[in-house]
Amino acid sequence: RRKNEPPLDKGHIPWLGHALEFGKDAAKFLARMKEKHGDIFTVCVAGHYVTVLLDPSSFDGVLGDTVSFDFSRIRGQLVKRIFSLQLPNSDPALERAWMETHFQGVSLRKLSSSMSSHLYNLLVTNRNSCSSSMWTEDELFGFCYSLLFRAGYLTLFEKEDNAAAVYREFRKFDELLTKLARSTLKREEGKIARASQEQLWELLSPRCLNEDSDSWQQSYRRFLREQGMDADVQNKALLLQLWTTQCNAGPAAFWILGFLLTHPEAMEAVKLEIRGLSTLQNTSLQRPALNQLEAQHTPVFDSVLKETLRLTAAVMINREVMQEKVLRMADGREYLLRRGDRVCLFPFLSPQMDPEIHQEPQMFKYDRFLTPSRTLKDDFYKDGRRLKYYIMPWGAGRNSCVGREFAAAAIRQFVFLLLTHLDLELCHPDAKLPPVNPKRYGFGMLQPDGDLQVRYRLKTTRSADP
Ligand code: HEM
Ligand SMILES: CCCCC[C@H](O)/C=C/[C@@H]1[C@@H](C/C=C\CCCC(=O)O)[C@@H]2C[C@H]1OO2
Repeated sequence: RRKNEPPLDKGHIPWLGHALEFGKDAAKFLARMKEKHGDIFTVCVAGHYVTVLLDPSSFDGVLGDTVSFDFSRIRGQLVKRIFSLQLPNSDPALERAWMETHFQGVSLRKLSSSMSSHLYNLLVTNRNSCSSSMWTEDELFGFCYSLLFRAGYLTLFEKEDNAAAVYREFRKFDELLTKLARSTLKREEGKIARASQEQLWELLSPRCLNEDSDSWQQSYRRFLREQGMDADVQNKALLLQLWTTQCNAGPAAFWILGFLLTHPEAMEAVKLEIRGLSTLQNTSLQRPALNQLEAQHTPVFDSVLKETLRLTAAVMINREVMQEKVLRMADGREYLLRRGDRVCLFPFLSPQMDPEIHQEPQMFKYDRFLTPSRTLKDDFYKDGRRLKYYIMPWGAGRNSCVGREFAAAAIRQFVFLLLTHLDLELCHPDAKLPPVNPKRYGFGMLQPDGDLQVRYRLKTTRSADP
């Protein structure tokens, strides 16, 4: 080590270093390293030297310096590995700008309104048969993922007749995605992943999608064409965007409902808030007008969403060190980072699960982000410093989630519609939430290992009283 470099932990296996432990359960491994070395250390993982930074007060030293820390090569490698996609001459800034305009302002309002109609149709109208007043048993994760996926797909891709087929294929692909990213697929799994990828390219191709619609998907395809990308690259890029836009909302909806069902006082508080919403009350079993719902303050639900994301959003922010760099920490310590190494922020461990920031961090407390006067609580501290980053479910900096308003609105719409129009309960009143699948740390929203059995039926009364 040179002077002032972070403590180094190479592990015992040459080149691989800690790759196996990291892939098995990154949160457990990094918590062990934090215990041993503190809030900054360097580990060897599959040939890379990765400096892990776990002090949120120091994150801006990395996120704010886009010259010394870059994501494009790491992103490019991952995209190639997972989606077999190489974007020739692509301009990430231009693509980011395109995404931003399509997820804000008028576009955002149109998308959100379309999402709301699709959610209503899938959740309420399509169940409006005689048998729908009977209880249906289901697995909550599958139910939420399928619903949010199909509504999201119909909103962005506007293809009615293959949504269910795309969802089935997507789930197969998503199951194998972490192994694709780490190149650890067994031979049989490799075949399944490639077959499902090809099937999805076909389902998303102009042959199967509506060519003359004015959908988000068509507009994105036009953007790629103008960048000089051929039809094959366009199909592959669409699968990447299908995953990016659909992989998080369903799992997030699952965790919210799972926490509400297993924490009756939280469920009661959300239902009480819904009962107070004039739009939902007045419209009885009609679909509530989205813009009216959007305008309403729902501090309890907002706190429940934040608390859920604190416990289950686990993205990793990886950057390549482009030039030798001295990283200055918030408390004045300085560390030398080598060119070619990587830096990794893992906000799930800190700030999100840091006991100095959030008391009893393993517990779901629905009002953690509420002040006594029911406004958003946003003052959280570590080492006496108020934190800018007290949770980071949407990432941060110039790669952060462009769809966050759309996602939060869709999840709120889904939960409110469901609690207003359906009776939903656990099949086994004492059931616990399943544990998380530890292999998914680093890939956005966590997914459960197992599921939660629930039953639901359409409400029979005329008043949509949750
Ligand atoms: C709970 C739901 C969601 C969560 C927690 C979430 C989180 C994230 C995170 C952490 C990133 C990457 C940040 C980084 O690399 O540093 C991201 C990127 C992105 N998200 Fe989301 N997301 C969600 C839902 C959505 C939805 C519904 C959409 C669109 C329909 C969307 C669109 C995108 C896009 C396009 C990017 C790529 C941005 C870029 O590469 O510059 N997200 N999201
Ligand atoms: C998998 C590479 C494509 C990145 C596309 C986009 O920029 C990010 C989308 C995130 C994605 C985050 C998950 C994995 C990134 C791996 C980071 C690493 O360096 O290991 C997922 C969809 C969006 O939120 O969660």
